[in-house]
Amino acid sequence: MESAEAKGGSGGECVRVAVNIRPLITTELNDGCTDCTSIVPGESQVQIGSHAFTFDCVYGNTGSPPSSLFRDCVAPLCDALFCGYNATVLAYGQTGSGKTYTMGTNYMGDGRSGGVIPEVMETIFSRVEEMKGTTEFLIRVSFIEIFKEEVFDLLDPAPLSFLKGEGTTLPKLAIPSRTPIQIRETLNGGITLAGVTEPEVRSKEEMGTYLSKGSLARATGSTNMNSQSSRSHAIFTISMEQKKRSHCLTAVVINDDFGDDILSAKLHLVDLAGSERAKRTGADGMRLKEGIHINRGLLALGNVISALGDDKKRKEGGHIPYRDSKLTRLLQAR
Ligand SMILES: Nc1ncnc2c1ncn2[C@@H]1O[C@H](COP(=O)(O)OP(=O)(O)OP(=O)(O)O)[C@@H](O)[C@H]1O
Repeated sequence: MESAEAKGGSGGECVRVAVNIRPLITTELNDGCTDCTSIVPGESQVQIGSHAFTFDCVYGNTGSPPSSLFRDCVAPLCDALFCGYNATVLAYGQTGSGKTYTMGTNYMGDGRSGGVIPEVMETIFSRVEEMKGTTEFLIRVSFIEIFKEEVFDLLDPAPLSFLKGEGTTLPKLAIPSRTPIQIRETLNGGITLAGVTEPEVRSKEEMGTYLSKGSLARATGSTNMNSQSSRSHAIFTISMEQKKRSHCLTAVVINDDFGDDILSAKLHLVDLAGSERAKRTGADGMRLKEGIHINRGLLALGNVISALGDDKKRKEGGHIPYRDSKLTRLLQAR
């Protein structure tokens, strides 16, 4: 679920994949469901029936404890951010598999919410606190969602409208009543989002306020497989600029890789909408159309990752199909 353009991961890999197996939830236990996965002892391998799948790390269901997921997979990317590397953490999986729970995208700011993003906030601000005597920081956040191939600003102060969902048991669907924002290309080939809200934040509490505000605004709906299914891809981006304080520039700083320049980097934390089969989610009408958009975006992401993972193609400067979806365009070079 984790990728880094950085040398943040152990061993300097560009892409690392971890699986987090959630326990059965009450409704599944009540329906008599049982675990269908097992971990191959001593291996990062998950066995489902006669098939074995190998990952970089496996958490939950007798793999490593889920509490070590952040330390192993995400903390190195926070370190990389301070060294000026961009990184992305993607939560991918079937609908209801626990992406939002794992990422902590349903953050309510009540101190009880766990997950990757709250831990990232904690880690970044404790490091900023340690370094603030020598370094000036400018930290900004943005929170957007891609819903039916349109990009919406979850921090836009405009109110939401709530529509009745078609053919669902819990008829709630929050639709941003705002106009979608446009993806623009900059002169140097970068990608920006025109007019996206990107407030400066000075503390983890302030960042948490934006996370919970955006979480509430996200499009969710009910399906047979998840009563609170996220119907969009959500991208929470932390942008950091660092500059050495002038009184520190005269001192000899070991490992100082940015002198008096500004060092900028971004960490994207992405909670993807779940991959789904219409037959199993019971989706029809509006929900089915959402599912089609979701699966199309995930297919484009899969194609980009496999093109990037193809050494031959990369070396020969082969085509990477970033333009096939908004998700891949946004993650391309932001
Ligand atoms: N590690 C876990 N421990 C306990 N409960 C979990 C865990 N992970 C997920 N759950 C529960 O499982 C249910 C589905 O989780 P969640 O909404 O995070 O799935 P999702 O993959 O984001 O689904 P979707 O793609 O439909 O949005 C929720 O009720 C959540 O509280």
